[in-house]
Amino acid sequence: MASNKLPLVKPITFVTGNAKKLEEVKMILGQSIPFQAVKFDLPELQGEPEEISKEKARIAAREVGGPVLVEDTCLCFNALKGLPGPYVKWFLQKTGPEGLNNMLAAYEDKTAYALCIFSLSLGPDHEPTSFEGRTEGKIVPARGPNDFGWDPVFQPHGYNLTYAEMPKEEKNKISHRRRALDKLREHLCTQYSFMDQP
Ligand SMILES: O=c1[nH]c(=O)c2ncn([C@@H]3O[C@H](COP(=O)(O)OP(=O)(O)OP(=O)(O)O)[C@@H](O)[C@H]3O)c2[nH]1
Ligand SMILES: [Mg+2]
Repeated sequence: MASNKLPLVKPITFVTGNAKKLEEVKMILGQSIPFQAVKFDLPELQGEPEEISKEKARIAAREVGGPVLVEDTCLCFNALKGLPGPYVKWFLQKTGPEGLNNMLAAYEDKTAYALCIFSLSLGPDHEPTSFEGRTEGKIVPARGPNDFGWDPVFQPHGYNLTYAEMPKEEKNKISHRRRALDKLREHLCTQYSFMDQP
């Protein structure tokens, strides 16, 4: 019986400048989706998270000239109406994780959510599609190894451990990134068939 799935002839290129993201994406996707990675720090718009992610995908598709996947991650504090959100990278670089925790000192509400938006573009002439994953939690004084971003100050709801204290496999079961990638995988597997790729 003929399949209604669209053939994906070229491999998907995941474009990121962040080695830690790539490590998690590889662990979560395993062999389920064939992709290759390119290290490139894409320029980022200011604005709403989905638009930032989509614009990264448009730029990446023009650079690569084929199917691309990008991701933008936000850490959103409810007391600050969603800030620092997509700008967390710059806050983190200047203040470190402890500075993020201190930002909430004046507020009783320490709740926050981690948000990940992947955007897939099939090429320079295609509009990107986005897949969002969100994990609720709270901001706490830093605990655990300091090897990935704000992991030491984010404690997901229902856990006594920060992301940084959790074994990687545990984080990857409940993370914002995992939730977004589950939606992406479902989309790709129902819509496309992967042709033999080099
Ligand atoms: O503790 C963390 N746990 C995570 O799961 C996580 N995912 C991303 N980040 C950090 O949050 C900022 C997002 O900015 P961001 O999405 O623009 O990433 P980036 O610029 O590093 O890479 P990319 O844009 O080239 O893909 C950057 O500082 C990332 O290091 C995380 N920190
Ligand atoms: Mg970035």
